[in-house]
Amino acid sequence: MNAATLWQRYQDWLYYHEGLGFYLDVSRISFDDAFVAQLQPKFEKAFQDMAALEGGAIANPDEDRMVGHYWLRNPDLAPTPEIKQDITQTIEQIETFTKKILSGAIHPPQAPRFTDILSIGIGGSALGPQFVADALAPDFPPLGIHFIDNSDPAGIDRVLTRLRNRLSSTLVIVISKSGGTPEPRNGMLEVKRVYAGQNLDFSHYAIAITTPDSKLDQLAKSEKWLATFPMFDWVGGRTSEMSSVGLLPAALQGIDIQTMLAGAKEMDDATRVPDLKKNPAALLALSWYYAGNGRGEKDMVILPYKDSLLLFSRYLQQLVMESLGKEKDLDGNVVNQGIAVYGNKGSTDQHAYVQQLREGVPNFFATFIEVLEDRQYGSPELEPGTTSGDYLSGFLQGTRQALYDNHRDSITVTIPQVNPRTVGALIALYDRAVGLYGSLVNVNAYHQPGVEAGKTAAAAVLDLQKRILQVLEDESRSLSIAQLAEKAQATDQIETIYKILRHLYANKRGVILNGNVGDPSSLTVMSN
Ligand SMILES: O=P(O)(O)OC[C@H]1O[C@H](O)[C@H](O)[C@@H](O)[C@@H]1O
Repeated sequence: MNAATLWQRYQDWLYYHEGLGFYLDVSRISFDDAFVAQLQPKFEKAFQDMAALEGGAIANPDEDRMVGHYWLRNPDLAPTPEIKQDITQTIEQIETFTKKILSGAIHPPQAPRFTDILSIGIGGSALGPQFVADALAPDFPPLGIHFIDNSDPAGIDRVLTRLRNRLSSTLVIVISKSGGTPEPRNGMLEVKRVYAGQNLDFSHYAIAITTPDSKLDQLAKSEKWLATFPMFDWVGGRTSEMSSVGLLPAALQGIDIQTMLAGAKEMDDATRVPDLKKNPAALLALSWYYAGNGRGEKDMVILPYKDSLLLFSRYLQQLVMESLGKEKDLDGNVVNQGIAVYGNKGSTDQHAYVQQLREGVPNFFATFIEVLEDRQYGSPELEPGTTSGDYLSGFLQGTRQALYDNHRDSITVTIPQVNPRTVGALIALYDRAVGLYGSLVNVNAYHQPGVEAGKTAAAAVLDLQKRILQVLEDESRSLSIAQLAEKAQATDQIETIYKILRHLYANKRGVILNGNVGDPSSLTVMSN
């Protein structure tokens, strides 16, 4: 395509939203008009599906749930007055609570104010708050935030050691929609012990965000924690940033949550338009579909040229991959759908993996995220007429061009600034694009049945560990691993047994291994 034709294509497909100052450029995705026309009927259906979902349909049939994250930013859309009230009351509760914490009206027993937040959660109960904190928290927030998002003992130690001297003014927010996920439960129990170790009554520091009446909710109420905030059945974890999950931590860091909600609402309005060319989420879904042949054949590489958006790709990884990565379609056919997502930031990645993007396996399409404003105040010229922001902008354009010249397609999203309005809008944009794409490829984008298999298998490993520890205690003599497996009636689990023993031994957990640890058949084991 020559420069004039390409410039025309750019203008023909450029989407601009005046209120948000938001641009979307899909001109470097190589679809043609025939392809767009061919997808039109699928889009008609996708727009209808989204309208039904927003109207309160059971859009997540397997879990028999409504899908209501759009109502969070426009409670007037909620299908019942009760749901509308739940949303508005929760936001009021968050705002009132935040004011009390920031003013010191609610304060820890031994300090005039809370200084820090320790957020404990995983998946959808961590990724949104982490992304928003990194993107939007002021340089000196009223409360600094820290995260425990894993069951890694060393990771937990690292966070707690850094907070050791401020634990008595640290507010702990335990976030779990289900209230039964093992990782946040473990994190909470460990943190609770450390509070007890410093003679601090955990209940004066702890808050729960969870579904009413979940295990976590019951615990928080029975122990009289400082507060509980509801998470709703009809909000999925990965779309929960605009629920109490994201709003409470954001508000406590001094982030303007009303503006974040307003930005999301504006984008929701724009992405509700049932006209492909006038709907930026539909343009994204179209581009994804074209790039990956409707089967996720190409990975989505997210390249924000702004340090504060670094965690956006990690946030989108869950949103896109947990939503679209499905074995079966809605009719029960095996389709193995999905789109892989990765990325960090530009121009940093230019010096890491962009080499492969330009010249290696052509198995991806890029999404550049451009931020027009370089920094809050003016920039110095590093050489006549050139600032570091000019370099960053040039690197973005240059990489886009270099990829295109080598037949690597890309999308460019442009926002005026990173602020609560644009971050809200970006989250809403991708929420809707994923919903529309899910409909195009006919999958349920709102459940995650594949996650269960790993959880069930992990629970079985922990059960097996208990059994073998019992056998070792009962035997009180050395056994080979094969003998141990036989006695535990788990000969089909011998490899797992070897790995459990190796882990217990490394942590001095009451087993002694003799022999060559690299040669499982030589090993004998006994309890000590
Ligand atoms: O918020 P929770 O109920 O603790 O869930 C946390 C996460 O864990 C699960 O395994 C799901 O796959 C995620 O979608 C969810 O966000």
